[in-house]
Amino acid sequence: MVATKGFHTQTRSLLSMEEITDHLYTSVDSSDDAIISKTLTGTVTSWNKGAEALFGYTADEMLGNSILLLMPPERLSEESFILDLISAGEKVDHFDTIRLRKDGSRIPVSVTISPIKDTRGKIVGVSKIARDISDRVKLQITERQFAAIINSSDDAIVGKTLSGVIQSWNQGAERMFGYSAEEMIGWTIYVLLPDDRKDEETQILAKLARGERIDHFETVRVRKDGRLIDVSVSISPILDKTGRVVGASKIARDISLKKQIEKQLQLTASVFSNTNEGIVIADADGVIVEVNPSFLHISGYDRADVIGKTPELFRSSRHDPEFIARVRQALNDTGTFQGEVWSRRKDGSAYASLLTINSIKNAIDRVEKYVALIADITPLRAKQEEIEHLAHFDALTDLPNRILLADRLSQAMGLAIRHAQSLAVLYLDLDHFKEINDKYGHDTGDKLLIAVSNRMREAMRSVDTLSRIGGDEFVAVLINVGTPVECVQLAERILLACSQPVEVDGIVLQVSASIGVTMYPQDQADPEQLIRHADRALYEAKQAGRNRIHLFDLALEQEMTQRTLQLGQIEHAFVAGELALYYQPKVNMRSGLVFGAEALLRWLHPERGVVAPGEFLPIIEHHALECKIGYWVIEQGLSQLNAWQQAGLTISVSVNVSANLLQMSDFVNRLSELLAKYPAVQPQSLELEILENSALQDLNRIVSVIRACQQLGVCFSVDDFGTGYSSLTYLRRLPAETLKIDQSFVRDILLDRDDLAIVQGVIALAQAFHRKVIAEGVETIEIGEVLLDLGCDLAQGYGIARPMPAALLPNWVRHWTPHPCWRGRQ
Ligand SMILES: Nc1nc2c(ncn2[C@@H]2O[C@H](COP(=O)(O)OP(=O)(O)OP(=O)(O)O)[C@@H](O)[C@H]2O)c(=O)[nH]1
Repeated sequence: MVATKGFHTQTRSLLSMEEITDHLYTSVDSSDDAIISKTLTGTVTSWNKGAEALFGYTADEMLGNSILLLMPPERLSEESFILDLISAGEKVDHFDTIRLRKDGSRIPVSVTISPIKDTRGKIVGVSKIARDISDRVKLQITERQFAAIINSSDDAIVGKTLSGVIQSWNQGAERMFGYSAEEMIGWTIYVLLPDDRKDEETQILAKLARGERIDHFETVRVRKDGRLIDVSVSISPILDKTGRVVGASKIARDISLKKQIEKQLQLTASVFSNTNEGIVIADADGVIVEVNPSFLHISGYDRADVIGKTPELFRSSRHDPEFIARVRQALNDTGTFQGEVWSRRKDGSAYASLLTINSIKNAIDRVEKYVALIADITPLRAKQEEIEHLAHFDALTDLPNRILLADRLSQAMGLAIRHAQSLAVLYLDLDHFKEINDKYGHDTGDKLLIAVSNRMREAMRSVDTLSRIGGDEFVAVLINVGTPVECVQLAERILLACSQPVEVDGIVLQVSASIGVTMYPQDQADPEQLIRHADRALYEAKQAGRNRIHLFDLALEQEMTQRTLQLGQIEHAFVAGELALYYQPKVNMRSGLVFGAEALLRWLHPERGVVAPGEFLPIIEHHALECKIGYWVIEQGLSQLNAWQQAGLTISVSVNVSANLLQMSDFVNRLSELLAKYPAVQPQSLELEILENSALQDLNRIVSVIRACQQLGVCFSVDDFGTGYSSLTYLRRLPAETLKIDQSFVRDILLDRDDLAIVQGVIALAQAFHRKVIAEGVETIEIGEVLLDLGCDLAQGYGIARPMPAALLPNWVRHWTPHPCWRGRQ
């Protein structure tokens, strides 16, 4: 209207009013804008062609009609608001609003409304110019949407000049690089480039300058916090209207995560391809979907052989068909399986592997895949088996060694008991094997051992065990051997096998063997003892001349065991002071003199009472205890003599000395040491009694010991005289002062004429050889009478006194008197 006014003003002087009006109408009608006038009450008073085009109403339809026809219901209030302004003389410029078209559609318009004044300046109406701003609004909307899109994008969208100055910087860029738009706009893009990539931008800008695009270029950029990020950038040149490149738009996407995943994938792929472990991936049905090269290498299969197959393909016959079902069960139950399994290669050979299977589940917990790791442990197994073999087998002969033997023997013993059968343990040692070694060398000896062990093995049944337990010693365990005779027959086969000639290094060698055998359960021993028993029997076989079999003597062994036990008990008794000497007086029946006492050993057993020496001395014979106790007895005798002498009792004491003790190399020395301990004791009052039988064993030696002891002053008597193989020569040489007639003859002297004759003979011998004679076993007065009549005055026996504790003896001596019948004898 201002323009119209101006135009009006300018043309007033040139054109007539009519012309002006025509002109005005023409210009109003030719305007694209809607030019409308209306009264202050809203009645349309003019409606140009532009208004017709804009709103769809013709001038006829609108003139005289209310302008409110154009108002959308929600904007009705606008009209009164505008009218208020106009009434106040104000103008409304470029007021953007919405109006209704005739077809009911809405149209955005920009209206400029001015008051129409009459010549007096009174406002009489309103002129309104409305312009269709649909395109502008659309553009605005598009721009806003565009801006919203740009800002909501996770990508960085950046505009820059050709020199790299940043012109726009969206929120995505802020998030990605950490710089705000304020910080970056006007700043250089170079700030985002790591030092080693600065030249990249130069190349990019050069490309852009040539109008070229850069698509999905993957590179690295620096964030504000210094962190490097992987980005993919696409850059397009921005052209001006003339097609000149004026800048660039750049879209950068953070691909750090993608890169990281890629790296992980690469790593995983590299592990998958390069690991030594075989990897098999199967689907939920167990169908193989992927395998790695190592698996193909381990199994010998090609990829095509296995993809689409199930692991049944690899099952070794060492596992039953249910094996895979069991693996599946474990996977179902726990989601994992681990174990050592045997599998089959393509060529059919078996290999041991450590198999680990894990199930991979999806988001809803359903198994999607199974991943199996297969570590080939065949070499490890082989090594283990080798080590195990070495631990259980003899390196030279490859026979079971002692350890395995013990194991097999225990098992065989268990079986023997279960099946009520007997087994035999054979201890075998080659005869004079050392000579082979010495003559032909150790190597040849080794070869002979191998050859002989093979022979023996062949001679045995497969169920039996032959083991080498060292050198030329072998132990065989034969099961179910039947009777001892059958067992010996089996052993004989082995013996025969050993003694066959063997050719070693071109030399024909022949050895024999000795075998000791024991049988179980006849020999109720443990495995170790059985072997020891067989060894003892072997010793007997060797002693008996070799190349033979000797059966272990069970009764003998039991006796030995019993002896060991008893020895222990006796030793204990000795140490505990349970041994004591009892004394039996020796008297002259005729004169009534008590001239001595025989010290007799007793075991004062806490439970059994007084145990006679006959029950325990034979057990200690040849044992160290024999000497220990023997010397102890002598010392006890001396100590008692000493005590009695001091108490005014002068008698002699005799102690029994075994031939073994007497023959000890240091016996004389020890005796003299003991005598020296009791200097007050006259050595003559100690008498050593030796058994005639034992004195016979080594007469020369015994004689020389007796003489040496006599040099010390000690006396001797021969005990049990008449029971040995006495000869006159013997008696003549034996320097004992006294002969003691054995009680077995004395006891029956009244009944048995032979015994009487022997006693008479002994007495006569004693007299002839100028020896004293004493009778033991005088149980009655009558026996004493006969002995006195025969000229034997000295005696001991129950008829005189029983052996008694030392403490009782002095009193007994004081009160004893010989029987009147004895005294009266001439
Ligand atoms: N060649 C060889 N000899 C061994 C080996 N181990 C031990 N020997 C020898 O085997 C011999 C075994 O000897 P003995 O069993 O004690 O005696 P022998 O000569 O066989 O005589 P008797 O057994 O008494 O009949 C010794 O000379 C050992 O040195 C071995 O591995 N190889």
